[in-house]
Amino acid sequence: MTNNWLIGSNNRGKSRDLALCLAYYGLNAESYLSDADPLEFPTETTSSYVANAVTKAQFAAQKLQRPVIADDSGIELPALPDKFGVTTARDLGVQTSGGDRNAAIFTALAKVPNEQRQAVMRATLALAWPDGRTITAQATIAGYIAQFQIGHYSGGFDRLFWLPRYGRTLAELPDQWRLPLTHRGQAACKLVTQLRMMKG
Ligand SMILES: O=c1[nH]c(=O)c2ncn([C@@H]3O[C@H](COP(=O)(O)OP(=O)(O)OP(=O)(O)O)[C@@H](O)[C@H]3O)c2[nH]1
Repeated sequence: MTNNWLIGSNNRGKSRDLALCLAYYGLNAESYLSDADPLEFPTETTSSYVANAVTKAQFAAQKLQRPVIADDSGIELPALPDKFGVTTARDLGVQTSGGDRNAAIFTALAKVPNEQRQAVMRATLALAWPDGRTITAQATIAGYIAQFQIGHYSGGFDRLFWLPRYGRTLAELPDQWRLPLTHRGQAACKLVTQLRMMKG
């Protein structure tokens, strides 16, 4: 496939992870920041991952005049239905760094019984072309919030996101296991499949 896909995100950790996920399915993409000044993306909605991802992708595709893939993602905790989800970044504080974001999740769950520590991570990807055409893909991964952070293969929420089937956190799984399992990896698979179907 062509090499001209750009990732439209100001979050470097997310951009790295998304590039790995897309590469796993054969699509080479790089952060738009490797060749452009940071963009100020439009303010996100509080209700729709799809609308947020589409807005970011279309905005960047227009500005950069290149096809752009954007991601809106979040963590959903059924025990705390009014927190996180589509407003994860804002609930955690955009300026909060990775380790502190994870600490904030532990704090939020401090009074929740162990058997209610279920969690879902959701990723929505949008690929927009400069002429306005756009496709989207969404996927989730279900697991539990661990009692402590562990694992070094990846960072962020992966270090606290525990998968009962594997008895490990996502960050304890090497990329060849982790990428096809994660919300972002599965969404990347769906997006690349759609793209291949469009190209015949
Ligand atoms: O370690 C993580 N693994 C994940 O899978 C994940 N999904 C969501 N998050 C958190 O939620 C915000 C998303 O917000 P978000 O999608 O609006 O992106 P963002 O604002 O960071 O960057 P941009 O892409 O909009 O420029 C991020 O900042 C993170 O704090 C994640 N953290």
